[in-house]
Amino acid sequence: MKSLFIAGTDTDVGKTYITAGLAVVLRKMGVDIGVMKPFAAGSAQKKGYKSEDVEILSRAAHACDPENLVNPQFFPIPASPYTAWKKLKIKPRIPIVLSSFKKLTKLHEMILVEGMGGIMTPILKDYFITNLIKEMKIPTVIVTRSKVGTVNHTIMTIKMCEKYKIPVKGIIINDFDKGYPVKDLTKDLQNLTGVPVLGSIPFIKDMSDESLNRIFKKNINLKLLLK
Ligand SMILES: Nc1ncnc2c1ncn2[C@@H]1O[C@H](COP(=O)(O)OP(=O)(O)OP(=O)(O)O)[C@@H](O)[C@H]1O
Ligand SMILES: C[C@H](N)[C@H](N)CCCCCC(=O)O
Ligand SMILES: [Mg+2]
Repeated sequence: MKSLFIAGTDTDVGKTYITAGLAVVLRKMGVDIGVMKPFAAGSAQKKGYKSEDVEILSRAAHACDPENLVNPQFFPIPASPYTAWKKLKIKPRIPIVLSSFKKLTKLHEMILVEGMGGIMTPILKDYFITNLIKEMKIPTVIVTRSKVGTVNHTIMTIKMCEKYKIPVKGIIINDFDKGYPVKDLTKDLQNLTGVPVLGSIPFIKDMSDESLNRIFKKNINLKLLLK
């Protein structure tokens, strides 16, 4: 089964929450799921994985792959890899990220890769999340919020995917902080981008397997996602 890159229109739009939900529902369907967060940043957790995203994703996938494969590089400041590099003199290591991804694809049927920030988050001067997706040769799903302002962000994101010739499977609306009515936003985004909306996810009160499985099974067009 083809791996998927879960990208977003921005940081904090819910890529981790959506990737976790997809990991649970696909695992419950019998897919051997692995997860990856190629680059992570922020304040490191004191116990377990440095990145909280990696902890959430690994728990959702029931995967226990080594941290150096799942998250090859962690920057201890909340910034893009490029900015962290300039500030901390820690150069982003793309070859290791790509080789780690390759190893993970040999360990699992499907890898869900979570991006970092929006798709134009810079890794090196002329290398962005878009370039990473292209080198991984996998399709992407775009997570967007429903808050006013999302139409602009989503169109810009899709247009950049077109410019980089990145296949987009679909858009998932993360309706956790209420904005446009989802029905209207779904119609508008599909008409304006030509990309299918795979569904929308409400505010998730409970991140248990049972809750995520129920919510994602009900709200996401899994057939279209896996087509
Ligand atoms: N569907 C949801 N239900 C409830 N809370 C949510 C939902 N989606 C996102 N959140 C809230 O928004 C915060 C940011 O979401 P998340 O960490 O998934 O964003 P992200 O896009 O992965 O960010 P980053 O770019 O840092 O990886 C979460 O910590 C949570 O508090
Ligand atoms: C620290 C934060 N939560 C993300 N992990 C990193 C977001 C990078 C954003 C780059 C930018 O400013 O666009
Ligand atoms: Mg995240």
